[in-house]
Amino acid sequence: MLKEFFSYYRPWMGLFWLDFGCAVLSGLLELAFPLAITAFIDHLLPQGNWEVTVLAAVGLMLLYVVNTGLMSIVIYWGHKLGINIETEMRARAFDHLTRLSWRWYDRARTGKLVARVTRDLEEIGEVAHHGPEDAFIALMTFVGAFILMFAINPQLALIVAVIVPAMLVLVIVYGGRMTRTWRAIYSRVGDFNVRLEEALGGVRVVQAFGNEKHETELFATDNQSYRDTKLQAYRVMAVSSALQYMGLRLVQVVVMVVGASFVLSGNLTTGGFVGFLLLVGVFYRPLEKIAAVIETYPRGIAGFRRYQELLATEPEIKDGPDAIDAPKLRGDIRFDDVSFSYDGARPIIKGIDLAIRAGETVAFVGPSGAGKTTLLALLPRFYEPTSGHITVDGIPLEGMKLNSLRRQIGLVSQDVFLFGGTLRDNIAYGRLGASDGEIFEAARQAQLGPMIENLPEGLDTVVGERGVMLSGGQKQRVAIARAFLKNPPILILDEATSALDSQTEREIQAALDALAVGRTTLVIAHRLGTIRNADRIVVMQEGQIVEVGQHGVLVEQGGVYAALSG
Ligand SMILES: Nc1ncnc2c1ncn2[C@@H]1O[C@H](COP(=O)(O)OP(=O)(O)OP(=O)(O)O)[C@@H](O)[C@H]1O
Repeated sequence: MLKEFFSYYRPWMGLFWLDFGCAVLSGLLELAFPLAITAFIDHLLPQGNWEVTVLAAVGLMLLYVVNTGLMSIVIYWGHKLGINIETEMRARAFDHLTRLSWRWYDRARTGKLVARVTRDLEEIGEVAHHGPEDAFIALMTFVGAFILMFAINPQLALIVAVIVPAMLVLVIVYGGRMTRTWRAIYSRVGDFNVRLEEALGGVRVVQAFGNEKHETELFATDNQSYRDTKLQAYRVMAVSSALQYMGLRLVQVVVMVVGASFVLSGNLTTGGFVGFLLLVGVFYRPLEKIAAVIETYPRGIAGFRRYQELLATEPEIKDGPDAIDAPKLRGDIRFDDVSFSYDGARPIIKGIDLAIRAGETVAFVGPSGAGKTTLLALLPRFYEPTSGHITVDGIPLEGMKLNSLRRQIGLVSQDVFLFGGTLRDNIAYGRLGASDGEIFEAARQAQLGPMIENLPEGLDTVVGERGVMLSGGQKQRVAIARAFLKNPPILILDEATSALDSQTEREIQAALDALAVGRTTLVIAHRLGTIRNADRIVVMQEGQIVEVGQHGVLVEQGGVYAALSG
């Protein structure tokens, strides 16, 4: 896993070494300063030469300036390294998410996904920057400071060394506690996001049912539990900072007392004494860093693991190695003993055999839950049949590249999803890059012309989040306009179940009829009145085809269809 993690550094090795180099230099300078002070007190001060003293002070100041520069570089460029890696990972995660199959999304919770793409990756970014650098620098200053203290006065250094293990244990124990509480906090944030998404996404339903109070209470529970978890983290933080602070002071006081006795007995110079005290600070600082590494590292690693898991989730449906670019399809469709189940247990589609000629309009009817939508979702390969085969123009679906197949299937579904941009953007989604003229023509064919002309901003009208500013009928027509623009040889129409007024319905029907011309059209019909003219009507029941024929013939047969239309 580490190997994979470090592979993300590869494009940024320049930045990495710059950051790392500056951090090492800065660490060395931190070690050098106490020594400089020691030399200053022990050797320069006794000379009584004011000029040399001032020169030394200027030199020291310059070194501080250099160190400030180094630290700034580490802060800016180091974080730049982290954010570069984070951005790359986020791009990959998003790209991957857009390819995952419907079945995966059936089970996913968007709020959690959003949290993953944002928070997990932020954590990884932090570790990417701080991880290697902090761990190394901390170790270097820790060991370096100890060696220097030992060189100044071994007995004093040993006293410090005795107290260190206790401090280390504290740091590790509290670091671990901190990590666990942070993890809990993030999990709470995930719950939070899910709740927010659902409550605000469904705010209209919430209000329609007058359930604001209920939602507020549910939210309050999550909110409270987030607060409690965070409080717990602050408690751990307070105790651990107090212990760390006290630990350092304790060591300093002990060193002061013992050191002073050494100075008085002539075993330690005054400079050495001051330098030693400063080194105690340098020696302790890495402990905080080590604590920080202990705290952020597991979070970053956990985030990276989840990220890897996400990337390792293979899209269930993807291009096979031998898949070809689909040629321009005519639209001869064959279902050959096709069965399907969502959960692998309950069959939804059972052994369907059906041949549809190019250019034919076939309507699918049947009771709710009969499997009409499911059957047609198999054609663009949103789901894969459990058994059996589907071919278009004699080519098995899985023999064609997904994109080249889906490009040739138009889909107008019941609940139209619009993006929060303008009418133009939403229609152009049918074929990105279409010209304004083409977009307007598609809108006109979808019977949107008069409406657009009446809008002060025309195609530039913003449709609101998910198209809330449009009526159901208008949304349907935007979907139809998209299909016109896409101009596919095969069309799947899932008729709107919501009742539209008869004028709108007539307009939409006219638009759909125009759209169907010259294409193989599969219509899922909820209102039987609209499909009288279909070339064939397929009647489904419990995942099977029970009748096929034209309206008149089926009515005459007096079977299921006759009963449905009766
Ligand atoms: N994504 C899904 N995951 C699991 N089960 C599903 C899923 N979608 C549909 N189903 C189930 O599959 C069965 C068939 O549903 P489908 O939507 O295909 O029926 P339909 O004939 O189109 O119904 P309607 O006329 O009401 O739209 C139903 O029992 C439904 O509960």
